[in-house]
Amino acid sequence: MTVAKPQTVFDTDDKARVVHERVGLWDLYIQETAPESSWSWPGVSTWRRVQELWKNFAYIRALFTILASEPWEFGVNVLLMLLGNVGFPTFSLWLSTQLLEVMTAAIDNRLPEQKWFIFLLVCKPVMNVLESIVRNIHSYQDEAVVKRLQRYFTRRMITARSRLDVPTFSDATVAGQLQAADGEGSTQPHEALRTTIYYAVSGILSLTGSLIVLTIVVWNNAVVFKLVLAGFIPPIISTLDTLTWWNASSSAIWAATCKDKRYIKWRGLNATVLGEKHKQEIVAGNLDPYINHESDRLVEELGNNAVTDFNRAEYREWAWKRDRFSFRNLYRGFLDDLPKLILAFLVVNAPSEMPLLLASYTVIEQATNTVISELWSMAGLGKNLANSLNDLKALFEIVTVGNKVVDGHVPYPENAQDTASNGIEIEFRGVSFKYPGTEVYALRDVSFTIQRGQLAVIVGFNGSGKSTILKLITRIFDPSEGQIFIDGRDIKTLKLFDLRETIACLFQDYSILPLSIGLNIGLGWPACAEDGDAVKRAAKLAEIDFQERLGEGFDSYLEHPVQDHYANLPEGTTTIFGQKVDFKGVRHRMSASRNTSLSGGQTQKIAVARALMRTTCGNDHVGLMLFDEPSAHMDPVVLLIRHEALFQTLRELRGNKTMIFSSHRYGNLTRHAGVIFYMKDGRILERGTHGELMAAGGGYAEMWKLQAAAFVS
Ligand SMILES: Nc1ncnc2c1ncn2[C@@H]1O[C@H](COP(=O)(O)OP(=O)(O)OP(=O)(O)O)[C@@H](O)[C@H]1O
Repeated sequence: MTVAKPQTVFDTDDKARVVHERVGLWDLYIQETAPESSWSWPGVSTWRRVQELWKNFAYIRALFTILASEPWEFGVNVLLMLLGNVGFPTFSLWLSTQLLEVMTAAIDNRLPEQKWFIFLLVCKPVMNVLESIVRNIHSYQDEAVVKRLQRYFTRRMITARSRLDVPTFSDATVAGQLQAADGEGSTQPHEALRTTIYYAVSGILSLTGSLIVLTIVVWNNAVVFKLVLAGFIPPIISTLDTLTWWNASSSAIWAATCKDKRYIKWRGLNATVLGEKHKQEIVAGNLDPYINHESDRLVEELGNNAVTDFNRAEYREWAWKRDRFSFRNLYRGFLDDLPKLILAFLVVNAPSEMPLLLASYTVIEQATNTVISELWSMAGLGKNLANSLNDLKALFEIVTVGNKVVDGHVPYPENAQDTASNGIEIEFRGVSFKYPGTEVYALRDVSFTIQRGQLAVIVGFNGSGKSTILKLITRIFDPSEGQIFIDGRDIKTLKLFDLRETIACLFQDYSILPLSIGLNIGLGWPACAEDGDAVKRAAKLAEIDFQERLGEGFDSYLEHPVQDHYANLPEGTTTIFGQKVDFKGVRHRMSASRNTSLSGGQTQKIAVARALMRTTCGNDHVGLMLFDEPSAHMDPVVLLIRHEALFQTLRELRGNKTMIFSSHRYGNLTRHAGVIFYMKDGRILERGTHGELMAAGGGYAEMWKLQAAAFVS
């Protein structure tokens, strides 16, 4: 018996449910979540969608609760919108009907009332002017509402992003959800939804208004009635037709992949030249000719496919185009001309009515145009509403996405003072680990115990798994197999925040945050982040001596999150806002870099200072110090000196706390170690003290001798 796959699984190999299409270089897989017949009665699919929207109504309500938290601003906003979009246009249409009546009277040789006629002649243009004034005020006032929403949701996205752990953040599904919550390009989902709802409300009202006005016009005139009907048939047919398929694309699950090596390479070249990040490599490595030559070749080969990144926006565009070119659209052109044909028919059949018919036609055209555009935009709105509501849902739900590293519930430690004074015990029991998305074990069946207060040093080749051990202790990731115990308790049961508060850690792949240098250090212990003296102390311990040379000392930024912009500066300008601008001639919309440059070693000192900040300010909490040797960017001799100095500082600071040092060096550090683990290919091959391992004469002893010999020579 075969077991049916759950509906929630999206399996690109499931040919029964998933359609595969080739779009340029991309493989697109689509699965309709609610498969619909190719044709359904007008409105049926719309009704289904309305039901679905109703289920998600909570998100719309949440959005409007936020809007209504400033009742005055919101009230005025809605009022102006209704006046501009509904009030004035409907009134203007009514004035047109009154003009029509005046004309009908004139045709019948009845004299129109003079004052009324003059009033109509003046009022019509005045209304148009007023309408545009109100619309302008609305667009100005609307900006404040837009910004308020934006403020709220930007803040929410910070929460959403900051709370996600590493494996969850890099998960493709969560990345997609974040992308949806961010919105494509310029329009964020909350804004898209708000405007869609505004359009829908004003659409319904102005449609009702136009219909009422038209009913008044046709009430007493059968010929005009036929004309009105003729004017309405095309938009109604088109709209009903649209309503039968508009939701097809929005209800699909889809995925697109591109395996074309040329395209991937071309995108890689694009990313390489984007921003400053790789500029040094490009310049120093003379990569410019290669990049340009390869780009030319690839663009030539790829043609327009070179610019098709099949993201969510592209998918929407593609789905829209697919629908647009359906055969149903073909007869719409014919429908557009139908009213004129019927007018001709009516005139030929009743020539005496011709003046009235012609006059009515103008008014009816004005009314039907409103109705057509409202119906059309409402048909489209359904689709927009569905799309932006889905995105808004993603935006609201992103803060509830479950992290892959699940929080524990047991407070830790029981006795903070004891932990800070005597350290933490760590035990790995049969731990194996594969990084998400990889099939190779970074750690295999690793077991060890590090006693409280012990200094453990992990040595081994590149890629042997040293850093991975530290990442598992901090629960950046959880083991794929096996268990880790902290002071005898399963690490997964401990509260994550508590656990991490007891650990001072310097990762090898640290990063400098786009914040001031001082804050980068201070955030080692967030409670003291703004404490200038504490920051200076940590900086001094990390031998930072370059702050005076930076423009703004510890307030300088390595990667300034806000760049200055300028345009049309006169030729010869060399600095602006205190920053150098390097250009000749007039440039537009440029950005002056406010970044500060530091050497690799200097940058590392900031990361070291951050870790030391945690050890100094958080001394009463920290029981474990993890140091992943920051070796990159330094020449070996400087590294050795720095390494010894850092080690000395750490030994002084640590007191009796447990310390784990991951290193490539075999020297003073390993000589002092309580236990050394010698690793290769994700396994611990040897363990013991320096004396024991030297006596054993294995891999460790060999490497130690090699390094000693290299250093002496
Ligand atoms: N984020 C990651 N995703 C996938 N694989 C990873 C990731 N980080 C490390 N690896 C792989 O896991 C293995 C162990 O890496 P790890 O960084 O623990 O080694 P290491 O001993 O610290 O190396 P080094 O001495 O170069 O710092 C390596 O094969 C590495 O390629």
